Formats: sequence, C-alpha cells, structure tokens
Amino acid sequence: MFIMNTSLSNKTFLPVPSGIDLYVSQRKKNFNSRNRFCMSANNRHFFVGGNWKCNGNKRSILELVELVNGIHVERNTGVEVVCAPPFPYLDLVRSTLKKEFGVAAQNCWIAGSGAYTGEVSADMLLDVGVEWVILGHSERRHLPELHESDETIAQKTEKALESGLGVILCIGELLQERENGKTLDVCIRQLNAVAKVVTDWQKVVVAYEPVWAIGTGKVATPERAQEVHNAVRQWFRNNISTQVADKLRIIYGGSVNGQNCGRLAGQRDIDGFLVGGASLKPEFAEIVLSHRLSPKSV
Ligand SMILES: O=C(CO)COP(=O)(O)O
Repeated sequence: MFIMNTSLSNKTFLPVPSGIDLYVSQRKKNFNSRNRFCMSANNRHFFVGGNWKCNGNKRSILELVELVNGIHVERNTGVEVVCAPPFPYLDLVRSTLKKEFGVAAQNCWIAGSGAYTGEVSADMLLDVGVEWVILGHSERRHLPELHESDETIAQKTEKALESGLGVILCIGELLQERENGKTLDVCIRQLNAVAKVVTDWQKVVVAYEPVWAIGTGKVATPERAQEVHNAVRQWFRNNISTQVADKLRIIYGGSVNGQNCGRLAGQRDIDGFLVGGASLKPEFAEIVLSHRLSPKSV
C-alpha cells in the first residue's frame, strides 16, 4: 500500500497531461476548508483499475504492460493501480508488470479446486500472484449467457475473501431502473446480498458502474455520480459501521476517459475508477494521474 502524498511539487510523472496540470494548479488555488475536512476525515487511497475485459493477444497485452509500466507513479504517492487482463494472460502480466501495480482477475469460482470444468479458483489466482478479483460486473450479471445472480456473486465474494484475494465488487443499475428511480434500490439490493458474507471490508473496493454508462460514451455527470456514491457510503454508515463507511473506497466506472476523469476525481466520495475501453489506450495514464485532482490530494 502507498501512503497518501499531499504534495504536488514533485511532478515526475510521465506523460504529464497539460490540461490536468492546469486544473490541478487552479484547484490548489481554490483549496478551502471543505477540502481540508475531506483530507482529514476521508483518508482513502485513490484506486484506478483497468478492466481489459475479453481483449488482446500476447503481443498487445505486452504493449499494454509497457504502457502501464511507463506511468510514473512514485512509491508513497496517492494512487493504487490494478490491471485486470483476461485469464490466460494473468501470469504473463504479473511477471512483467511493475510490482507496485496490482493484478486482478475478472472472475473466479465459488469454491476451491475440484471437478468444476472450465472454472478458475481463487487459490489458483493467488498461486500465480494475482491480488484482486473483479466480481459482480454488469456484463456477468446481465449477459443472458451468464446471468449471475446476487447470490452467486455473494458466494464468489465469500470464497475470494476467505482465500485472501481483494474484491472489486461492481454494483449498478440498468437504464430502465434508473429511469424508474430505482438506482439506489438496485445498488442496495446488490450490496445487501454481499454484506451477508463479508466480515472484513478492508479488502473490498466497491465499484459503482451504472450499466447505461458502460461502453456507451454516456458518462454519469460528476454530480450524479457523487450523489450515488454518497448515498452508498451512507448505506454503509447506517448498515455496517461508520468506520467502514469512512474507509471504504467507492470507485466509479462507465465511460471514464482522459477528458472526464478530472471532474469525476474532484468529487469527495469518488475514490477512483474502474476503466474499460480507455484502459486499453495511452489515456489510461491521464486517468491514473487524475488522483491528483481528488480532494484528498489537493
Ligand atoms: O465496464 C467497465 C469497467 O469495468 C467500464 O467500461 P467502459 O469504461 O468501457 O465504459
């Protein structure tokens, strides 16, 4: 884990996006008592995950690793970076990606090893050095061929945590659910299923990914995303504990890119991103560096 670095003076990051630099200095000027409160009350470590989904081949995966390795995130700075390649490349990525960056699988099985043809257990992931697993992604919940239920996701979460993996738990509503004002009902239903099996939230990152924003180019407005993140945190405060609510990282996913990451990162309850399409491109670097725009970093 890195320790939060609130200093912006040491800019040795490459490549340095000029737009972000301008924005950072503006925000630094605007630094006010509200930000000060955020910094002391919510000491959460910014988290940026790249979900590479079912993309790539050996050559392009190695190119991506090179790209991520080129992002100069100094030790002890305020961002944790995790890459999630498809299963066949996990070992390759773990052995070529810098050690300060984490590796996540995009799924795992509900049980240990055994007669489960085609499945991959959490223990196998740990065995090849994987630290995280993405569970509950909307593509696994909603693709008709997969259709994972809340209960299956809870079982997977329980097994992954018990084995020692960290879990990036995705929640989020469909467009129709959003239009019917059901966003929070859906998120809370999904959280409730998993909350029954989680005893230690320290190794869980919640990713709010509204389904209508995934791969569509329709990003949630920063204000809307903040509203949902805040409500989810409030749910944790009321139903789990204040301590968990204050420490839990709630990251946003859905059409995040180099242009919109700055304003999203500036919201006080957005603690990072889970990035799909843009994690396959050089702009992933800008998204990682946007941690400097977080109220906790400015
Ligand atoms: O599904 C996502 C991350 O898990 C988001 O995908 P996009 O960033 O491509 O919208």
